Amino acid sequence: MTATGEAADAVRAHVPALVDERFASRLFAQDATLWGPEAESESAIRLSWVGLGQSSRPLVDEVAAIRADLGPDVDHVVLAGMGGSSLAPEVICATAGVPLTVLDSSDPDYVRAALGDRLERTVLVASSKSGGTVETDSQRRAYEGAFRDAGIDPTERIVVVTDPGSPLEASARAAGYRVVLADPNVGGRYSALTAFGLVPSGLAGVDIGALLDEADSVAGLLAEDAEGNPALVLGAALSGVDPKGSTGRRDKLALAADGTSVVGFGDWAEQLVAESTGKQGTGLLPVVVEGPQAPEVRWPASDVLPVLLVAADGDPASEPGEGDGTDGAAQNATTISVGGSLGALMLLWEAATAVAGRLLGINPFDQPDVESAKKAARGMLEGTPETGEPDLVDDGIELRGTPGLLDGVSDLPGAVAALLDRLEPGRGYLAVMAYLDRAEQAELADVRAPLALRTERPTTFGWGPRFLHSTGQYHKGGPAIGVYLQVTGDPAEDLDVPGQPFSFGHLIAAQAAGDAQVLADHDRPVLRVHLTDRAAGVARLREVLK
Ligand SMILES: O=P(O)(O)OC[C@H]1O[C@](O)(CO)[C@@H](O)[C@@H]1O
Repeated sequence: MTATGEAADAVRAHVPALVDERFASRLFAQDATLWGPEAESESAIRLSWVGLGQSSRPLVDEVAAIRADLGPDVDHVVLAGMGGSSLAPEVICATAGVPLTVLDSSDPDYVRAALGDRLERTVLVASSKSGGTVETDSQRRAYEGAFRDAGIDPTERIVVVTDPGSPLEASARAAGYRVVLADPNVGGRYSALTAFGLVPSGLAGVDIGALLDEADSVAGLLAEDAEGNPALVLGAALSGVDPKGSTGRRDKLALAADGTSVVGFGDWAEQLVAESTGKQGTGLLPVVVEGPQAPEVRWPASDVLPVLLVAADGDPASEPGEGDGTDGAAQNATTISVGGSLGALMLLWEAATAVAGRLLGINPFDQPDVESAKKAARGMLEGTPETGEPDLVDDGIELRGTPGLLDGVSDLPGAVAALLDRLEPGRGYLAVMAYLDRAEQAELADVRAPLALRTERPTTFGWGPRFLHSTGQYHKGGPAIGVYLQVTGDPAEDLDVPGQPFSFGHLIAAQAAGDAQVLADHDRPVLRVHLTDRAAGVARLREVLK
């Protein structure tokens, strides 16, 4: 990997001390004291990921046996899981070119579409480390009902992945489902090479043994107390860049695929980095962008660090970006380029994130602020309070803002302008959070780059509630510099959650309202845009957000 400019300065500033304190060898020896006494109890049960290249080997045969047992006619793998329970299989399968339906949404239209897709050929993998994630539980319930309605024995078609002793292990065994237990000493966002990453991927057809080999091929290198250790270099480059004379560190990472054969790596690294570091008012915000031409890469602001994901078989020239001197990369000359096989990259970034936690002075293994949004959502579910009247309605689009945001505003463009005006120059970021059907309304994601250009600020786009398990922790526990555009919409048709007093429509609305409330409680500006007609609303929103 290559670090240039201020990222190279950060490497020179921090790596020697990490070598002196033997951080790498102690990390791979699972030394729980590396992040201080307050983090020790959590770290002590969150470090097994360093050895998964070896310890996960039995899963290769275990998954092959399940695959054989399912038979060749069951060739549609659906994965119900959130955050660390689905993001890795999504990247693993996309990179291997094998199909996997990732069901990490509570949107009724999205769930209904999955249920209606090849059910007779479907195996559902229901993955949840805690067993208590409401989205995953609801998705599993929906599949149980659909299998039964189709005369299919759910015990033949549901595989549960969970931690030993979780409530889900007990209920799944009682229901007669296949259960694969995961290593409990690995946190969700570090669990790519545990059963959470390997069971759905292996069932979908990925050579998971080869993936473990890729991780194994670098484990020794990453454990070395040496200045060339890529984990020390990447960790220091990511978290150690305090730009000279600026208002703060380069704490937004513009993740851009620039030649890598890995598909969607940024979506996985986003949770790993944001949920590990975004706490105690600090942290690093991954901004997953379209590629090296994205605004955050071409004209990086002083608080943005371009991270180029390059081809595995070679680094780009170590010189700053090409160009005639007019594009930002050349002028800025602070970039990171990193390449490798997927298995190697996953272990590298996990180790680098552990290094970043050390340099940022935080515990990279807990997620203290996630619970607040889950609790708010539960309260909204139990109470099912109708969201108050909109502040204003513009052509079927309901607008609601945090106190004062929409004073004097009379339409959607005005509301958007009012929100963007709250962005702190040189520091702020904009988060677009779309609680919609990411297949049917996929085109809404196109607003990300135009908004970054318009605001000249890092702009993230996430599908709700999926992002709640990725950048959600950072939004609440990280620096208070975000402004939030939340988009919700009436579904084409609601969908009951079997055995629950709420529907998927209620659930996703409660999750959106709960998250907006928690952000407002953190005094963050939030604009809630509700589309009573999704298609027309998305079209209008795209126009306005350009
Ligand atoms: O695997 P579980 O327990 O369902 O949790 C899913 C995700 O939710 C979180 O606990 C909170 O976002 C993540 O850390 C985790 O990956």
